[in-house]
Amino acid sequence: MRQTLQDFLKEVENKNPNQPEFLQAVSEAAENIFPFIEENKKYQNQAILERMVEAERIIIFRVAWTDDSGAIRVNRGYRVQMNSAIGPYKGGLRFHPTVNLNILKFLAFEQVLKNSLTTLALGGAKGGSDFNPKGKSDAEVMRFCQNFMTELAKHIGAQTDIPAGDIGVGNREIGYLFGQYKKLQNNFTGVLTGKEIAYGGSLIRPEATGYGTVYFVEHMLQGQNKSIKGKQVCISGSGNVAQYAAEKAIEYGAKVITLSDSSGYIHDKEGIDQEKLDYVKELKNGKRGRIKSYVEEYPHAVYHANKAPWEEKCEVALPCATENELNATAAKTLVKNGCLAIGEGANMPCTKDAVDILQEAKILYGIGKAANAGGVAVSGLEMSQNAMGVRWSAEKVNEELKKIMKEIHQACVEYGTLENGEIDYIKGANIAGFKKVADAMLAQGAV
Ligand SMILES: NC(=O)c1ccc[n+]([C@@H]2O[C@H](COP(=O)([O-])OP(=O)(O)OC[C@H]3O[C@@H](n4cnc5c(N)ncnc54)[C@H](OP(=O)(O)O)[C@@H]3O)[C@@H](O)[C@H]2O)c1
Ligand SMILES: N[C@@H](CCC(=O)O)C(=O)O
Repeated sequence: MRQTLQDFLKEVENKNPNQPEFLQAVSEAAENIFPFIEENKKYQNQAILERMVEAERIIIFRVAWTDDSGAIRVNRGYRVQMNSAIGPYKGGLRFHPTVNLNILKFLAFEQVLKNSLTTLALGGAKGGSDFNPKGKSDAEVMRFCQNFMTELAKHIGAQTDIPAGDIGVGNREIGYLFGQYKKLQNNFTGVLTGKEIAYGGSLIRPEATGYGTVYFVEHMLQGQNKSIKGKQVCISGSGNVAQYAAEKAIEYGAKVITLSDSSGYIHDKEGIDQEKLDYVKELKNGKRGRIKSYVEEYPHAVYHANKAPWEEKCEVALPCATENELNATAAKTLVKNGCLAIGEGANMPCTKDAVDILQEAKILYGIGKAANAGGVAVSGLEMSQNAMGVRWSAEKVNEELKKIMKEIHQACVEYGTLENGEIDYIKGANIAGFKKVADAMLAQGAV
């Protein structure tokens, strides 16, 4: 008798105790992939899903560094090299106090399917540390990054594993990490993406995740003869993804009314325009300040401490902060307020209950592994430019990004269209992402 989905998930849980987010990510994908395997003989009896939930390699290491007072601090570093069936390991590094193996395994598992959707040859990985860059001086961040890379450098390479940014890792951190890698290896190579232009970065990489999310949402809306133009949009987060999702939404004629951070959200009922967004960029990227300062600059706006923005009325919601930030209560409010579409700029930002409510209400649901794949896709383009020793124009990279997001949307439609004609984007993304990785794994034998 063949294993049931429930048996499979129980086994994953037993092997990975106390890892709820990892289990959440695996369950969400397996619910679609399991029936697909049942329908397709060639994927049966190959333990493909069983192999995919087991990382190829996990590296855990000590990072000792000295703070500005001379005290020695100790953090834990990780790299989860999840799957290399279709290309070298690829995925970001997260520096945040909540980082642990559970979080990084969920992110690495998602990354495998996401990278497969990009149409590029990218395996999946994720890494990071429980180091908190907030409140640290530049010199402390630099010393941490150097010590982190001293170990990580042994396990990565331009053809092996190419890390990039994620929460808490932006171009400052990538610069320090790159500098240390180059010094250790005596090798100037495209071993990281998200680099600054001056030393091999790609134009449009900072913008790519947020822009890509809006391109994806626009494709979903166009499928219903609608557009984001003129729509009221709520965005959570005010970091890299949120800033550029807001920028593209504004450019497309939407009215963006919220941004947030982990302390609360701002509501600007007049809409955040490009000038106000430039202020936010300087506040967050330059001054490393808090979003509540927005209301000092723009007093007509309102700050809501310790709250998420989903209570504001919107037609499009773009969660761009972190995992499980949008719960069932928020989902019910979005439905009640007439929300038409969700575009997940963040990875797994909706709880399982919230997903069920949003899908039940037939809201267009742009799942993260599809909707936010533009960032890693342009990382792939950065790798290509580094390998060729060329720099493409912003226009060319943006056109490539648009093309990739369109292809990802098409893949979701191909594998996610239901008998009644509706599109289940979760199903489409999971199956399309799985198929390519599974085909490569089958071809490469039991490794
Ligand atoms: N960067 C990329 O290319 C990329 C690509 C695909 C997906 N993603 C995903 O997008 C999300 C945001 O990444 P990012 O690169 O924009 O990171 P970031 O620049 O560090 O910004 C993160 C934002 O999320 C907020 N946030 C973090 N934890 C939170 C929490 N527990 N509750 C509420 N807000 C919280 C942060 O606020 P505080 O400042 O208060 O912490 C900040 O505003 C993550 O899920 C990431 O995995 C990123
Ligand atoms: N951390 C990002 C970007 C990864 C990359 O560019 O390698 C993600 O979740 O997709």
